[in-house]
Amino acid sequence: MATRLDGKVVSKRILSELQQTVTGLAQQGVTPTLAVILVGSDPASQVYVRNKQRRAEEIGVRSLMFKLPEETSQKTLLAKVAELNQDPDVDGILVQLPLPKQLDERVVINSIDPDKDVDGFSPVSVGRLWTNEPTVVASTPYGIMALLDAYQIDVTGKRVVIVGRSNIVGRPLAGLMVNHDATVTIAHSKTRDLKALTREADILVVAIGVPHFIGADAVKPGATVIDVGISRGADGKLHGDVDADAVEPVAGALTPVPGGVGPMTIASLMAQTVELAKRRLHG
Ligand SMILES: Nc1nc(=O)c2c([nH]1)NC[C@@H]1CN(c3ccc(C(=O)N[C@@H](CCC(=O)O)C(=O)O)cc3)C=[N+]21
Repeated sequence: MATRLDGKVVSKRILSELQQTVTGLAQQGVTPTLAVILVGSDPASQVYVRNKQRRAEEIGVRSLMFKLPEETSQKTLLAKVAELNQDPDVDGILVQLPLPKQLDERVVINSIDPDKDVDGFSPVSVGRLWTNEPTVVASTPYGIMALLDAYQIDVTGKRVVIVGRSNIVGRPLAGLMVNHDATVTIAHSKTRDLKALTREADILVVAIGVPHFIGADAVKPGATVIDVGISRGADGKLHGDVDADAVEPVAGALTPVPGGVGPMTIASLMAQTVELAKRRLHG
């Protein structure tokens, strides 16, 4: 049976360490501050935003929430970002994705000051990631690396297959994995003979948003399987991209959904908000 990679437990540990750091910062007059802009009402985003505010409050990070209506114009959104860019009390800015279709995601992300880009989505941050310079990285990939680290799963020299090439998970995770000396393949909807490929993975990461896409026959015995998917089924329950019941007897380790990558994402966002806040003291 696969070891359960418990993101809930590990994220709690990380958050309580962060709480200490935040207390220290507060004594020096700095309250780490995260500004979140949520446009419209994407259901996944709402779960995320709710959990994020709860965690921020627990550890003493100030979270400013800006809910804008579905029909918000590009101009209004850019003005909001510009205002937060200028605000010296704001350390990190996060624009919740996806955005409604009248808004150009690329233009909006590019308008965030790269020094406040807590998601690591700006071209500057992405460039730094791929040249292996210190930078903020997208919180889901960062959280995945932290979870593997907590279970002492070393990626050095391992074959890592990432299914999904999104800007928020697949691509940045590939960069991080390469920086940690893994051998990485990114697979996607056009990949031929996907199953043969995923069966070669020592570490298989699935981030496509298709419930139960990965079955036991797509997994090498003993492999570590990271399930980034999170879809709400007709039954109201959350489902991952991995058929956990089928894969559990085959895999060496597996992240549950919920309670795996999700909580790690939030802890990582907090960690990076705190890192950005530290710059106020140390430049
Ligand atoms: N700019 C931006 N950055 C993101 O990182 C980002 C985003 N936009 N848009 C939406 C997706 C989705 N996402 C989640 C993170 C954590 C949970 C989470 O906390 N999940 C928990 C709880 C789920 C529950 O109980 O409902 C779990 O998996 O255990 C969910 C979803 C981040 N995203």
